[in-house]
Amino acid sequence: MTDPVTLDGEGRIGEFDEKRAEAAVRELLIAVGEDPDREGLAETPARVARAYRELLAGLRQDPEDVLTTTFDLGHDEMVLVKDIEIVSLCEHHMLPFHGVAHVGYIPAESGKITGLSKLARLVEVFARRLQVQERLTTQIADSLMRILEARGVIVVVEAEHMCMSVRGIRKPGAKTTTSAVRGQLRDATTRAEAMSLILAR
Ligand SMILES: Nc1nc2c(ncn2[C@@H]2O[C@H](COP(=O)(O)OP(=O)(O)OP(=O)(O)O)[C@@H](O)[C@H]2O)c(=O)[nH]1
Ligand SMILES: [Zn+2]
Repeated sequence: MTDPVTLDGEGRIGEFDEKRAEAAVRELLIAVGEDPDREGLAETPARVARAYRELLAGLRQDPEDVLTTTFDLGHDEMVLVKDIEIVSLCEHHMLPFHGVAHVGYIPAESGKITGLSKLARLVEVFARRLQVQERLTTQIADSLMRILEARGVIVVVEAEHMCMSVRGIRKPGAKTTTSAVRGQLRDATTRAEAMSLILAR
């Protein structure tokens, strides 16, 4: 079976069709037994469509465009940004999962360093897509390695999945931790140092 969605190498798709999204939400309201024409729901399809446009904005963003600002600071040791808040949508239920990402990298030999906010922007590019937590974690790590030519990367994501807390197994508070470690950060000592910085409160 062919994939009906055209994905590029970074898992992006084409334009957001707001009218189609609105029509689909209207259908869903009918399907759940609601009256989409009652006063309170009249604007709901348009609101929901806008909400999804925002929540899935990363589908139309390129990580290369985020990591364009680079400086040569001659700093060749780890840079770590902790507690970057994330909200993403799980691709199984289209319900949010939310938590924090910690992103660290060892810059390239050339000293290619990016702005700190750009690490958070990069996280956003991948979080604002339909995701599973493992792929979100991997994509952040792999794009840092590739685009910054980093010598090492560590990404740890801790999140609570609404599909586990408000429905199904209903275990609010259960947290999932995923990590991706690349390059020199795979070395046991460097990795342990990074993990202790990440876990320090
Ligand atoms: N590995 C992984 N699993 C996820 C993620 N988000 C949601 N899931 C899981 O995806 C699975 C989908 O399982 P299914 O059995 O197909 O769906 P379901 O009947 O709704 O499953 P339950 O949630 O157990 O009720 C569930 O176990 C979810 O907890 C994620 O980011 N990573
Ligand atoms: Zn889910």
